[in-house]
Amino acid sequence: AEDYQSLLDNAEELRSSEPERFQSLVGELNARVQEATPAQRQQLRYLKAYELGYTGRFDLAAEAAIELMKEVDDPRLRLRAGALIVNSYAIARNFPEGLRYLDQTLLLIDRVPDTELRSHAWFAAASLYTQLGQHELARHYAERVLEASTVPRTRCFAGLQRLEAMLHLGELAGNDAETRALVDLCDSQREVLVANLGRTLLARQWARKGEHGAAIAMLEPRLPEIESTRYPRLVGDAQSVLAELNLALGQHAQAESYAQQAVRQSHDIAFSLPLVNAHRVLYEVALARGDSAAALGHYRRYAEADKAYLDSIKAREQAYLTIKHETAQKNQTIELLNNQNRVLQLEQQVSAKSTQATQLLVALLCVLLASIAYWAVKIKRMQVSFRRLAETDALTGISNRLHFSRQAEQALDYCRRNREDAVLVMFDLDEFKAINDQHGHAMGDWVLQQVSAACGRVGRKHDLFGRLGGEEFAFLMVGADAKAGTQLAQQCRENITAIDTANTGARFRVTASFGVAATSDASYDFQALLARADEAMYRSKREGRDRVTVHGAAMATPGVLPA
Ligand SMILES: Nc1nc2c(ncn2[C@@H]2O[C@H](COP(=O)(O)OP(=O)(O)OP(=O)(O)O)[C@@H](O)[C@H]2O)c(=O)[nH]1
Repeated sequence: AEDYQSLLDNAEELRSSEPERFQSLVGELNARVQEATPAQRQQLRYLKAYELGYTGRFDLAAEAAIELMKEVDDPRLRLRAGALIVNSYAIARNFPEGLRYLDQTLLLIDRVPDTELRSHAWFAAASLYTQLGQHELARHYAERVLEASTVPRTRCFAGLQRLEAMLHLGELAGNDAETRALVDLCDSQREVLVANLGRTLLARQWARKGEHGAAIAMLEPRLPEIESTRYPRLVGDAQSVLAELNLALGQHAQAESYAQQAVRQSHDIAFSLPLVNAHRVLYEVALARGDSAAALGHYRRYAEADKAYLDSIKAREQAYLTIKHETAQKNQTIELLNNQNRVLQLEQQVSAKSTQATQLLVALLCVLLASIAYWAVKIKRMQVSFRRLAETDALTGISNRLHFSRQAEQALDYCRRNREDAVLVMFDLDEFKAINDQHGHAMGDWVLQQVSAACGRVGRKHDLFGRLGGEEFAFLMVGADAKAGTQLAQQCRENITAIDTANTGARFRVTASFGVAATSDASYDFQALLARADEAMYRSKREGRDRVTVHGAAMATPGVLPA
């Protein structure tokens, strides 16, 4: 048994040149379908659809090819199916569907690199446009096939399409070289139908040149072959051309006979050009015979056929324009919808972007505010710590001279305005130089810290306490008189003498001499108050140290409060 694929190839090869052999091959392939691979089954389906078309069942052929096109992925087989659909609809004159599938089929061309397969689609386009009377387009696609295809059979079909399109466009001139070449080519391919359609074209060209006899001699012997094709268009065309040729030669009987055969042949087709020509020949013959009644009858039928033919051309033109218009409208609607979609998408993008931008702005502002707040706090803290640094004595941590003086001046100002008493207590450590000298400067520093801690505990909450410099300290008490100042001085003095130096490894006594000056005794001027306290303090020194002396009245008398 022959290999399944070679059977398929064989069927492909013979599908139009040997229809009967082709049909029997398809039957055999069908019977052995279990042997087929899925791809081979699809190819068989294509051939079966093709066979339906070949046997005149174009609607069934189109249906089968549409099913195949839906189910198949391979673009090459889809293209062949598409071309078959278009061809079938072209012949069945279902132009809207034909154009619809033509669009789909031409779209596949880019995915099919094989130029022969592409030619299938272009060929189908040329066929459809021929049927639609769009001869410019038909010629265009036929020429694309001729540029692309090297297959003789394909070139035979496309060559006929091109020449027929040119005939309709009035461009088929007297030069018959191309037509003759076409007839030879189609003969060599045993394409009887196309070769003879080419011969009727050739006969027309020769008639135009006045070579009527030669045209008859060329075409007449082919008639049995032509009639054996049973293809009405070819048979009617050949008979009507022979009728016209005989009429031109004055052979009326022959002309009439061919014309009558052509009319019978074209009976089913109300609007064909051969029918129009045949009626015209019958009319001319009757006229020449002087049979005016018959002539009138033939003329009426000629006029009707001619009108029907022209109407059919107009109707085709109208149908084509309507379909094109509808397609354009559909495309416009689709385009409009696409544009609306695009606008909507852009709007969404824009609003998303602006939301993003707003969020970004808010985020930026937050960061900005946060950093401003951070720096404000930091700067404030730095200011505070700088001020504290500027105001405090580094060794003891209490107010330094400058800060103490400023605060004391403000406090005294307040007291002056409110007629309140204030008292300044000043003290200086005794023999401090000796402590430094005997125990070292570090021990001196330790003593200063101990003294400041011992006296810091003494004052009231609002009393000012500061280190004036060296081993000299001072208090300012607001709302207090000399007596309160003296009590504070005594308390401070006792705390100093209580400082225990045993832990330092050295044993020595720390004492201080105090001077007290009250505003009741002097003015509210800080410097003056300071000078008087200083004076009293030196008196404490002179009188033996480690004691408190009040300036003023007490100083005139023995104003010394002994320790
Ligand atoms: N360790 C230490 N010594 C200081 C500091 N400031 C001043 N002194 C010392 O304190 C000493 C003060 O000595 P003097 O002014 O002679 O007075 P004094 O020895 O206390 O004698 P009298 O005041 O008369 O009892 C000096 O030797 C200064 O160097 C300080 O911050 N640390």
